[in-house]
This record gives sequence, C-alpha cells and structure tokens, in this order.
Amino acid sequence: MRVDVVSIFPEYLAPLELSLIGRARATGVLDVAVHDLRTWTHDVHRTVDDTPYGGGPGMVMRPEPWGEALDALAPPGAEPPPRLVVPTPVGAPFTQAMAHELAAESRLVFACGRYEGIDQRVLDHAATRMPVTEVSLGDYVLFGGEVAVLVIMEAVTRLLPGVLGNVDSLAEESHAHGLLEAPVYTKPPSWRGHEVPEILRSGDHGRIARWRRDQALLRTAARRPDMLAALAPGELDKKDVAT
Ligand SMILES: NC(=S)c1ccno1
Repeated sequence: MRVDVVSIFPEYLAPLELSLIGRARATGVLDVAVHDLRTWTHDVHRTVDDTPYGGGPGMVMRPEPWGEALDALAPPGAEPPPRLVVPTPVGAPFTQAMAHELAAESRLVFACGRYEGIDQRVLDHAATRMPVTEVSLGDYVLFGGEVAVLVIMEAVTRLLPGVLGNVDSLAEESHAHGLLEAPVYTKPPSWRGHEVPEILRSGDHGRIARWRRDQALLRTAARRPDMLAALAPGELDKKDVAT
C-alpha cells in the first residue's frame, strides 16, 4: 500500500517511522510519504489560509495549494486513483469496518486540515476524479487532522498482511464480530487477591470459548448496547449467553 500524507506540520507524522508501522515500511508492506502543503505555495510567505467568505472566526485553508498538491500526488488520469481521506469532525464515524475498507485500497492520500477547515471546493473537485472519504474519529474537535491520521494509519496498517505477527489476534479482538472482546489474563494466577477465572485454567477449550463469548456479550451489553442492537438477529442467537 502506498500512502501520501499532506500537512502543514509534517513533523507531526514522525511517529509513522516507529514500531510496527516503521517495520511495515522497512519491509516494503507499506510505502509512506509525508508532504508539506507549503511545497505547493508560491508566495514569499508560503500562505496556506485566508479569511472565510461570509465572515466568521478563524481562517480557511486556500484551495490552490491543495489543488496543486492533489494534482501532483494523484495526477489526473492515473489509474487506479487513490482514495482521498480527510479527517474532519463532520466526517462519517471511523469504525473497524472502515479500517478494513481502507486496508483494501492500493493507494491512500490523507489531507490534514487545519484552522476552520479546507475550502469545500477542494473536496468537491477531488471527488470528480477520485473517491473521497471524510472521516471522524469522534464527536470532538482537534487542532487538525494529523493526530487522526496517526490513529487511522495504525488501525489500517495492522490489518495489512505481514504486519501483525499473530493474525489470529485479529479474529477475536474487539469489534471483529461486532462485539467487545472478553477480558484477558496472564500469569500469575493470583495477584493482589485477584484470581484468574478458574475456567481459563481448566484446559477445556470448548468451555473456554463459550465463556469468552458470553463475557463478550455481557461486556457489550453493559458498555455498548448500540453494538448489540446492531447485531443481526441470527448473530445474537448464535452467541446466546450460556444458561
Ligand atoms: N474528530 C476529528 S477526526 C477531527 C479532525 C479535526 N478535528 O477533529
């Protein structure tokens, strides 16, 4: 997968050189390039923003630098075009399902907005020649899109073949089946008066799987009833809590 990130603070994306994402880049699973939007400015002050039409507080990111950046990173006619991903409070909720969708793309271009946002015409024009996904991590406002890109990149990269050593963990983690994951334990069996549930030490893998499924259902019902409601009826029947 090839990923381009455009930001006025490219140093914010330095964590993409670390840990498993850094290893994915080193092994060729991932090719990441971070670009300074000011590369595509032509005035002495390298201006990327201006006052909003219609008045109001703050500044808006000018369309011209963004248009030239996207022309350079996604030349018209290049096939397949990349998906443009724009982290924004007005975007669609970012979910594990969306992480899987993005992980299936061959190219992603992330546009990191700042100030009051990017001139809408940038997204409207981009949408005439590439898929555009406006995505929100949650109902809150950040200084800009950079931190959101780090989160999205981690969620997407870990789904790519060859990145996670143990792909089995993808199958059982939270949100993998529309449920929250069951609690996990390791040695010692007793710690500060807290015991590991006996069943996990029983060696009965069938009962352990059932216990974990039940715990996942109970946890989801308690913390995320919306996820339980979203399960297809057949799914819930299959995952009934043990009597
Ligand atoms: N909620 C998100 S993703 C965001 C981006 C910029 N500000 O908030």
